[in-house]
Amino acid sequence: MLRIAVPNKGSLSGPAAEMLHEAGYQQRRESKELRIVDPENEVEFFYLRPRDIAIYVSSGKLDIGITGRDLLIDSAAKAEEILPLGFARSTFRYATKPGTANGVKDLTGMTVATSYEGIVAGHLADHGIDASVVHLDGAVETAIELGVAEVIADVVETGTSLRNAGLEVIGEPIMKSEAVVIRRIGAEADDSVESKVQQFLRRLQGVLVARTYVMMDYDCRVEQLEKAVALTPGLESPTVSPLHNEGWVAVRAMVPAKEAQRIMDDLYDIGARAILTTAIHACRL
Ligand SMILES: Nc1ncnc2c1ncn2[C@@H]1O[C@H](COP(=O)(O)OP(=O)(O)OP(=O)(O)O)[C@@H](O)[C@H]1O
Ligand SMILES: O=P(O)(O)OC[C@H]1O[C@H](OP(=O)(O)OP(=O)(O)O)[C@H](O)[C@@H]1O
Ligand SMILES: [Mg+2]
Repeated sequence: MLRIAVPNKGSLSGPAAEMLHEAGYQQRRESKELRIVDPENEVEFFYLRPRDIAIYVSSGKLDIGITGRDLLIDSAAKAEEILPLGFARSTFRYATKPGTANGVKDLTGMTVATSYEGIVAGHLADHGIDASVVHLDGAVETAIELGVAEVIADVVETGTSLRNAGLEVIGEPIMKSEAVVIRRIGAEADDSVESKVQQFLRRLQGVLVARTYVMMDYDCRVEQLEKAVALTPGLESPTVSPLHNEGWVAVRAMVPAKEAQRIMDDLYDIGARAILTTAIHACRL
């Protein structure tokens, strides 16, 4: 039975459960359930605080987990990222009232409020800056107004929270984060666990591909085939089938969903017709 840590609350928990569901795993029915067994897939899910997940995984009690890259780094736990998941994307940044500082070099002697002390202390040390760090559990944007700190370091997605507090980002982002699958560093390769981990990763990769690609079908004249295939090279190579009408072929290839409309226009311009896209629901590459 593969033992997997899943976020129980916060920004990571909904999208993580949705992705696991799309990958064919049973998920809990109500938010108070602490663990569930999915016997068909031989997996047990433990619903834990996102911040604690790297600690459980690094201890070896759980095989893998889903958490944020920022939380993994902040924890300094002996666990490593093995698959980025593309949701809960954010940057981690310093912010101040306008006119306080322009970058990390100006922070000497100041107090920085954050929920991510590990990341901030490491970043200040890397830049040789002697500043104090005060830990707050959340809503750190208010710390400056209330005089607890001159600077904050926090997760920024849209920037709305900063704007609402009258703050602006300073300097370069400290890091970029997103949800990731993590595993203990140096986990010894027990064959049965290893093959289950690989199967789990293939399933999630299948969801990522199904979310980012669409299947495109079209007909084109044989003379235009090379140009058309250059527009839709597919992942391996497109499928080309003869049509009953001589001189025409049908082409099928996966294309990035974001580029689908532009590719359809370009195909139309070189004479392709009956151009269709269909959603991919599941996939193994
Ligand atoms: N607004 C956001 N957009 C994207 N990711 C976010 C956002 N806020 C937090 N995260 C990510 O969520 C993870 C933190 O999860 P955690 O549950 O501790 O905080 P939270 O999502 O802010 O929830 P809570 O409501 O408990 O504060 C981190 O990986 C962080 O980067
Ligand atoms: O740039 P934005 O789109 O505004 O998102 C960033 C905000 O979202 C999170 O806060 P959350 O609402 O989870 O509250 P918290 O500070 O108590 O964690 C994070 O800590 C920032 O405050
Ligand atoms: Mg939060």
